[in-house]
Amino acid sequence: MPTSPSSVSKSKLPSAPAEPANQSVRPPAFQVAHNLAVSFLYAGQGIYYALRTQRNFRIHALVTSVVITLGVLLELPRIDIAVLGLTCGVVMALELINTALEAVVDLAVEQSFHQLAKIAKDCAAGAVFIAALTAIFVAVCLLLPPLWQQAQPYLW
Ligand SMILES: Nc1ncnc2c1ncn2[C@@H]1O[C@H](COP(=O)(O)OP(=O)(O)OP(=O)(O)O)[C@@H](O)[C@H]1O
Repeated sequence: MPTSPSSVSKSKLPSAPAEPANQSVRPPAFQVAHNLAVSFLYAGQGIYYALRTQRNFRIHALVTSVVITLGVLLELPRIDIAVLGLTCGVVMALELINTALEAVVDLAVEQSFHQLAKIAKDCAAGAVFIAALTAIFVAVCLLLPPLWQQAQPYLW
Protein backbone atom coordinates (compact mmCIF):
# COMPACT_ATOMS: atom_id res chain seq x y z
CA MET A 1 0.00 0.00 0.00
CA PRO A 2 1.43 3.43 -0.98
CA THR A 3 2.42 5.65 1.88
CA SER A 4 1.24 9.25 1.90
CA PRO A 5 3.93 11.95 1.37
CA SER A 6 3.34 13.31 4.85
CA SER A 7 3.93 9.96 6.53
CA VAL A 8 7.10 9.41 4.46
CA SER A 9 8.59 12.80 5.41
CA LYS A 10 7.68 12.23 9.05
CA SER A 11 9.30 8.80 9.11
CA LYS A 12 12.51 10.24 7.59
CA LEU A 13 12.84 12.91 10.26
CA PRO A 14 15.66 12.13 12.67
CA SER A 15 14.09 11.36 16.00
CA ALA A 16 15.50 13.09 19.04
CA PRO A 17 17.09 10.66 21.50
CA ALA A 18 14.75 9.89 24.35
CA GLU A 19 15.57 12.19 27.24
CA PRO A 20 15.82 10.55 30.65
CA ALA A 21 13.11 11.99 32.88
CA ASN A 22 15.59 13.45 35.35
CA GLN A 23 17.31 15.55 32.63
CA SER A 24 14.21 17.50 31.62
CA VAL A 25 14.33 19.54 34.82
CA ARG A 26 17.28 21.73 35.74
CA PRO A 27 19.07 20.12 38.66
CA PRO A 28 19.29 22.27 41.78
CA ALA A 29 22.22 24.70 41.81
CA PHE A 30 24.92 24.77 44.46
CA GLN A 31 22.74 27.20 46.38
CA VAL A 32 19.02 27.81 45.93
CA ALA A 33 16.83 30.80 46.84
CA HIS A 34 14.05 29.25 48.92
CA ASN A 35 11.80 32.29 49.02
CA LEU A 36 11.12 35.61 47.32
CA ALA A 37 13.03 37.67 49.88
CA VAL A 38 16.17 35.58 49.33
CA SER A 39 15.73 35.89 45.53
CA PHE A 40 15.63 39.68 45.89
CA LEU A 41 18.73 39.53 48.08
CA TYR A 42 20.68 37.65 45.38
CA ALA A 43 19.41 40.07 42.70
CA GLY A 44 20.59 42.93 44.91
CA GLN A 45 23.99 41.27 45.24
CA GLY A 46 24.23 41.11 41.42
CA ILE A 47 23.35 44.80 41.07
CA TYR A 48 25.81 45.71 43.86
CA TYR A 49 28.53 43.66 42.12
CA ALA A 50 27.90 45.51 38.83
CA LEU A 51 27.96 48.88 40.61
CA ARG A 52 31.28 48.01 42.25
CA THR A 53 33.04 46.53 39.24
CA GLN A 54 31.43 47.85 36.02
CA ARG A 55 32.24 51.45 35.15
CA ASN A 56 29.65 51.44 32.35
CA PHE A 57 26.91 50.30 34.76
CA ARG A 58 27.76 53.18 37.11
CA ILE A 59 27.56 55.61 34.16
CA HIS A 60 24.17 54.18 33.12
CA ALA A 61 22.89 54.47 36.72
CA LEU A 62 24.04 58.10 36.95
CA VAL A 63 22.57 59.05 33.56
CA THR A 64 19.28 57.34 34.47
CA SER A 65 19.02 59.37 37.71
CA VAL A 66 19.80 62.63 35.88
CA VAL A 67 17.32 61.92 33.06
CA ILE A 68 14.45 60.99 35.41
CA THR A 69 15.16 63.99 37.68
CA LEU A 70 15.18 66.32 34.64
CA GLY A 71 11.92 64.80 33.43
CA VAL A 72 10.28 65.49 36.80
CA LEU A 73 11.74 69.03 37.12
CA LEU A 74 10.62 69.91 33.58
CA GLU A 75 7.14 68.61 34.48
CA LEU A 76 7.04 66.31 31.47
CA PRO A 77 3.84 64.29 30.98
CA ARG A 78 3.87 61.06 33.00
CA ILE A 79 3.93 58.99 29.81
CA ASP A 80 7.17 60.73 28.73
CA ILE A 81 8.79 60.07 32.11
CA ALA A 82 7.65 56.44 31.88
CA VAL A 83 9.20 56.08 28.40
CA LEU A 84 12.45 57.63 29.61
CA GLY A 85 12.50 55.29 32.63
CA LEU A 86 11.75 52.29 30.42
CA THR A 87 14.55 52.98 27.92
CA CYS A 88 17.09 53.73 30.67
CA GLY A 89 15.99 50.60 32.57
CA VAL A 90 16.48 48.45 29.47
CA VAL A 91 20.06 49.74 29.10
CA MET A 92 20.86 48.94 32.74
CA ALA A 93 19.26 45.50 32.54
CA LEU A 94 21.21 44.69 29.36
CA GLU A 95 24.44 45.85 31.01
CA LEU A 96 23.75 43.36 33.82
CA ILE A 97 23.11 40.58 31.29
CA ASN A 98 26.33 41.57 29.50
CA THR A 99 28.23 41.30 32.79
CA ALA A 100 26.64 37.90 33.51
CA LEU A 101 27.52 36.63 30.03
CA GLU A 102 31.13 37.82 30.37
CA ALA A 103 31.38 35.90 33.65
CA VAL A 104 29.96 32.71 32.11
CA VAL A 105 32.25 32.97 29.07
CA ASP A 106 35.29 33.50 31.32
CA LEU A 107 34.16 30.51 33.40
CA ALA A 108 34.02 28.38 30.24
CA VAL A 109 37.24 29.41 28.49
CA GLU A 110 39.13 31.00 31.40
CA GLN A 111 41.90 33.18 29.95
CA SER A 112 42.35 31.42 26.64
CA PHE A 113 41.36 33.01 23.34
CA HIS A 114 38.32 31.46 21.69
CA GLN A 115 36.57 32.85 18.62
CA LEU A 116 33.14 31.90 20.03
CA ALA A 117 33.97 33.67 23.30
CA LYS A 118 34.78 36.77 21.24
CA ILE A 119 31.50 36.52 19.31
CA ALA A 120 29.48 36.09 22.53
CA LYS A 121 31.12 39.03 24.31
CA ASP A 122 31.10 41.33 21.27
CA CYS A 123 27.41 40.64 20.55
CA ALA A 124 26.44 41.22 24.17
CA ALA A 125 28.38 44.50 24.17
CA GLY A 126 26.68 45.39 20.85
CA ALA A 127 23.26 44.83 22.43
CA VAL A 128 24.09 47.28 25.23
CA PHE A 129 25.41 49.77 22.68
CA ILE A 130 22.23 49.65 20.57
CA ALA A 131 20.06 50.06 23.68
CA ALA A 132 22.18 53.01 24.82
CA LEU A 133 21.89 54.70 21.39
CA THR A 134 18.12 54.18 21.49
CA ALA A 135 17.96 55.69 25.00
CA ILE A 136 19.95 58.73 23.84
CA PHE A 137 17.59 59.15 20.86
CA VAL A 138 14.53 58.95 23.14
CA ALA A 139 16.07 61.36 25.67
CA VAL A 140 16.90 63.87 22.92
CA CYS A 141 13.34 63.65 21.53
CA LEU A 142 11.65 64.07 24.92
CA LEU A 143 14.01 66.28 26.91
CA LEU A 144 15.55 68.64 24.37
CA PRO A 145 12.41 70.59 23.34
CA PRO A 146 11.33 71.46 26.93
CA LEU A 147 14.93 72.15 27.93
CA TRP A 148 15.29 74.49 24.95
CA GLN A 149 12.05 76.23 25.92
CA GLN A 150 13.25 76.71 29.51
CA ALA A 151 16.55 78.10 28.29
CA GLN A 152 14.97 80.74 25.96
CA PRO A 153 14.69 83.58 28.54
CA TYR A 154 18.37 83.19 29.43
CA LEU A 155 19.55 83.13 25.80
CA TRP A 156 17.99 86.29 24.41
N1 LIG B 1 38.35 34.56 25.89
C1 LIG B 1 38.27 35.47 24.90
N2 LIG B 1 38.43 35.06 23.62
C2 LIG B 1 38.37 35.96 22.60
N3 LIG B 1 38.15 37.27 22.76
C3 LIG B 1 37.96 37.74 24.01
C4 LIG B 1 38.00 36.87 25.14
N4 LIG B 1 37.78 37.61 26.25
C5 LIG B 1 37.61 38.87 25.83
N5 LIG B 1 37.69 38.96 24.49
C6 LIG B 1 37.56 40.19 23.66
O1 LIG B 1 37.85 41.30 24.48
C7 LIG B 1 36.69 42.17 24.58
C8 LIG B 1 36.60 42.71 25.99
O2 LIG B 1 36.34 41.63 26.86
P1 LIG B 1 36.10 41.81 28.42
O3 LIG B 1 35.72 40.53 29.02
O4 LIG B 1 37.30 42.51 29.00
O5 LIG B 1 34.87 42.78 28.44
P2 LIG B 1 34.79 44.25 29.03
O6 LIG B 1 35.93 45.08 28.56
O7 LIG B 1 34.56 44.10 30.48
O8 LIG B 1 33.49 44.68 28.22
P3 LIG B 1 32.33 45.65 28.69
O9 LIG B 1 32.94 47.02 28.60
O10 LIG B 1 31.26 45.39 27.65
O11 LIG B 1 31.91 45.22 30.06
C9 LIG B 1 35.51 41.30 24.16
O12 LIG B 1 34.46 42.11 23.59
C10 LIG B 1 36.16 40.37 23.12
O13 LIG B 1 36.23 41.00 21.85
